Amino acid sequence: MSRFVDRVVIHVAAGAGGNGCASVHREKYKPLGGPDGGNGGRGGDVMLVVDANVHTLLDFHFRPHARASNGRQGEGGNRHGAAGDDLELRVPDGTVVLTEDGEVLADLVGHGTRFVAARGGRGGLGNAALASKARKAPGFALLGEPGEERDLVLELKSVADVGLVGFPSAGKSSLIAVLSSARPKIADYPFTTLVPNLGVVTAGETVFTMADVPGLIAGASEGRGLGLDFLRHIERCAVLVHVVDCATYEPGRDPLSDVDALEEELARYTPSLGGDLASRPRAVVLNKIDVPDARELADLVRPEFEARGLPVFEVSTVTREGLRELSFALADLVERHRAAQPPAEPTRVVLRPAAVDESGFTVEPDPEDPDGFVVRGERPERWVLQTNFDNEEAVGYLADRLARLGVEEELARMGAVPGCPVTIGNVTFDWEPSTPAGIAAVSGARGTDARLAGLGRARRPTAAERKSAKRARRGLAGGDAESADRQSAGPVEDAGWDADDIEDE
Ligand SMILES: Nc1nc2c(ncn2[C@@H]2O[C@H](COP(=O)(O)OP(=O)(O)OP(=O)(O)O)[C@@H](O)[C@H]2O)c(=O)[nH]1
Ligand SMILES: [Mg+2]
Repeated sequence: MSRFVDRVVIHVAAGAGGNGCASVHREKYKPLGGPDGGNGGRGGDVMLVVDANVHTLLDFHFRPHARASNGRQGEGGNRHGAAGDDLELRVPDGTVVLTEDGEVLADLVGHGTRFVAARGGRGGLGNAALASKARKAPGFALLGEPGEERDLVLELKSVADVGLVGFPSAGKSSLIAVLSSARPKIADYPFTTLVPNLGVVTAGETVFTMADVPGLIAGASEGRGLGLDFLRHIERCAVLVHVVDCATYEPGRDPLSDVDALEEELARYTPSLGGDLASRPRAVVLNKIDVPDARELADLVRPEFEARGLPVFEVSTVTREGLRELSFALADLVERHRAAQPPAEPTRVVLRPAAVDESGFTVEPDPEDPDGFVVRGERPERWVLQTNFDNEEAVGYLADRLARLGVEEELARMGAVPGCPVTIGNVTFDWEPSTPAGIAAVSGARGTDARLAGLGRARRPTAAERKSAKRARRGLAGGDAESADRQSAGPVEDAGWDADDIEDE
């Protein structure tokens, strides 16, 4: 079965960022130089780029998966890993990008227009970049982040001045063939055209484009025949032309009912890009008048169409009768439409607001675990992805970052108790508060010293825990949580913010 490929679902995967490197500079007489692990390179993006030489989405039908390359790892000697290569997918002019739920992400018009379909993961920082006064030689580096992966729907909507609509075998493709240098497939069986044909027509000074679409039948707006697949192409055409077969012997078919049936489908179709089809200028082409009966029928119905205010053209694509008059009249309609248009906007990329505030996070009870909590937020989730959980120092660094953002405090406020499972991204931890804020809130709430519960577990306290326990002993625990937080986020002790800010650039 042939397939009308103007709608495809593609799976795009950007490259992962390279891991940062943990390395210490070594040299004769200087056995322990500073940390010199370089950063990982960023993963390649997957981009969609409009190419005027591409006319269908057919290639994506055969190869729906696209993956950009990963960033390279950082190396010792402060060598940063190379970035992954971006992958450019060439798409036709007029490609609309949607989510699988039908939300329009971008409407790509104009040669060279680009859209980032999947963004590459950031490279992880090496230990050189993570060093600070407090953490002179970090024994860890950050992992590269995975690249973005998603399924996207691509739909092609022809960008043409004139759109030809009509029942199958009405002669739409024949008309494009005789008016332009396009050579579409023409045959006397229905649905010969599966992909819209685009032709360039010159009439006097005016040059305009004309697209035919696959034949339309009653019920198309509900998906019958090639249905919606073809109606989409009409959306962008400034002028609609009904091509009517005056030589058909099919029962129940005549020029007037053909046009009525198609008008009904057009009226039922709601354009997804706004605007409405009813307001587009229209013309009626009565085709095949080289057949004697057809000419008679055309003469008969012409006054009826004219009474509706529609310009009518009687033509034959075989004898070429009436074609010159038709092309000049269409040129005139197109010129008038162009004059009435505001200067064209080259493209419309729909920017969606970020789902969660980039700096924020939320803490909610875990729907799958009555004791657990789920932390959501762009930064906490990213930080978890950057953490090598086999490295205790790296885990301590993560704990510091989370505490500084206020995650611990919020967990305590929500009623989290030490040891309860906390999920961030795809990782679940046993929560052990490590900051004065977290500990104070928990001990305040339960009337016991939660630090004992936390430290009592068979695990060496992390540097952060020791530091905060010390601070708690100094009496900061009872103070207000914010000021404790501010202190821990001071410029001297903290490389985390700096590192993070570098990445966020
Ligand atoms: N006698 C006559 N036949 C024509 C004329 N125009 C087209 N035809 C014939 O009608 C048949 C269908 O023509 P197409 O141009 O393929 O029709 P279409 O509207 O593109 O059809 P679909 O792509 O299936 O929707 C072909 O056999 C053509 O040769 C005409 O002016 N006179
Ligand atoms: Mg055709």
